Amino acid sequence: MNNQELELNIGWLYPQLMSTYGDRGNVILIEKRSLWRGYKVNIIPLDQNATAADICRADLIVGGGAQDRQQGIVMQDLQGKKADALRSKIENGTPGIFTCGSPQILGHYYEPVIGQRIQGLGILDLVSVHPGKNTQRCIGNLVVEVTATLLSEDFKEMLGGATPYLVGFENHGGLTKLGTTEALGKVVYGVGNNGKDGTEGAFYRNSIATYSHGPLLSKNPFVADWLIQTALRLKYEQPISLSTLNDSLAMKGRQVMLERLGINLSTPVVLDKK
Ligand SMILES: NC(=O)CC[C@H](N)C(=O)O
Repeated sequence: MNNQELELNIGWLYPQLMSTYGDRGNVILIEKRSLWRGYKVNIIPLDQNATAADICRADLIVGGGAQDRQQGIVMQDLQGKKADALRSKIENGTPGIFTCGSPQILGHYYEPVIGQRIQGLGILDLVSVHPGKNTQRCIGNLVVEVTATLLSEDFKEMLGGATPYLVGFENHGGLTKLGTTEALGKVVYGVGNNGKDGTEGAFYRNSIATYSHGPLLSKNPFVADWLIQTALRLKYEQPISLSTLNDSLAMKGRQVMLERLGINLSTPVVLDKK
């Protein structure tokens, strides 16, 4: 198949309600990197007007950060057939990138700073709790070494054998505790899931969950390519490989951030979250 025949449907969870932290950039990154290679791209808003059938059409799912109140509104809508459709997509390996508020709603529950516990979808075995209004939000740069088995192998290969670090920016009040779901990685700089156990994010089937905004994919374009490639391989059942793009600017951006943070990558700096 030539590239012009390939089509990628990006399902974007609640673009209006879950775009507080600039994660729409992840959608733009995936769209552009696909278009530059000649693929056709459709962006499907998976909002309150969407049906379960719309969710089923998605080859790749993006979910951004949100505020507590919006997460409650989303969860009122994401019920029944829509919840089932999203669950089966994720379980069947549709790749996804879910940031901050999105993983909180994919877990068992999120306890916001004010108001009642928001019941999640329970797809990821994790719980998130806001420790109260007198606690400091976790805001700052976040550097993570990817340790999730399959991902770290794939990323290493994409990075020519280098250790796979993700460079991003966190901004959350809630803290997350993982159950059986594998962590995305270990914190090299920042708070991550909870500032205690050194874990950050989660990886389940082909879904990446993270506290990292940025948007994440701008400083880590290989993650965007992994998502696109995984989506196309699954859809077309062919060993599709993506052509290389010039990412020198993004890679320079990563380097600048690491230097600015004075990160010696052999010494993790987990910021303790009390
Ligand atoms: N950045 C976010 O998505 C924030 C999520 C959540 N409302 C929290 O503060 O923990």
